[in-house]
Amino acid sequence: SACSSRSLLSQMHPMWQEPLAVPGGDRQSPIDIAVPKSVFDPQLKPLVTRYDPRTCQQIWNNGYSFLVEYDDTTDKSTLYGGPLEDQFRLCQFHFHWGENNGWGSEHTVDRLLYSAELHLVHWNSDKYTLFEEAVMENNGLAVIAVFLKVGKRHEGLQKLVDALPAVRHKDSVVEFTKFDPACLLPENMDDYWTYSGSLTTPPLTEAVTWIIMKQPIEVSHDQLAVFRSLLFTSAEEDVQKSMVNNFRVQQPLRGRTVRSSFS
Ligand SMILES: NS(=O)(=O)c1ccc(NC(=O)CN2C(=O)C=CC2=O)cc1
Ligand SMILES: [Zn+2]
Repeated sequence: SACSSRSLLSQMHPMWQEPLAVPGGDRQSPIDIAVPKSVFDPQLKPLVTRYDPRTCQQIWNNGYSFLVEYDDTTDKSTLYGGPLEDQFRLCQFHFHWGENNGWGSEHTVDRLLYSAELHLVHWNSDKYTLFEEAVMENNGLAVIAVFLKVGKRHEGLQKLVDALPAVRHKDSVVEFTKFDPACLLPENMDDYWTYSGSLTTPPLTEAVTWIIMKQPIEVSHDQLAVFRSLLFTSAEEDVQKSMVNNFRVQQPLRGRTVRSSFS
């Protein structure tokens, strides 16, 4: 099954040494979304995203992924509604992908692996003043996850793809402006799953309300191939390692319920 290939993979490409124990450790991410076990919640509200492309600032290769970073010093790019009680500010988005189109997503749907997964990272600006504060708090963060499947070329993504060669190495940064992340959202914004989880890279804090969109977006094979041309390693290192398989192994559900906004 895909699960076994993933565990095989993690032996082949340990993304990073997984810490043995994580604080609490009973709400870790990512997970498989077992659709038959998810619970329809009619009280879940529509998601409201208001993103201002003028808050887009730069792309940064942080050695795990590439982050498109937004100015989060004001409430110009926000998310509220859905399972959320407060308003959240967009601070960055990034992706996780595989070495081929057969796998790459962090979450799976009834064990189905997607080729990549987009994460739009927001923090609770009603309760906290900085991301660094919210990242340590229960439900301080909200991450929208969108699955990527290989198909037709994504016109909106191309501007980002064209900028990636400028951040090939770890720690490189390039100015990147006027990008509207709404172009990466699926048409159907009504159907999503939601559960309480964690960051999937260090510090792995259990601060995240996950909102996983049911409808994937399509990107072309060639666009994903450019993601794989990035490097985990900095320009100084003599062994260059291509940035692929930057997803975390799946974590136990520990009795959590995944709710759906649709029946
Ligand atoms: N993959 S995920 O769960 O969406 C995930 C999302 C976010 C982070 N970490 C950060 O954002 C780290 N970070 C800070 O603490 C301040 C700026 C910054 O980038 C890690 C993982
Ligand atoms: Zn992520």
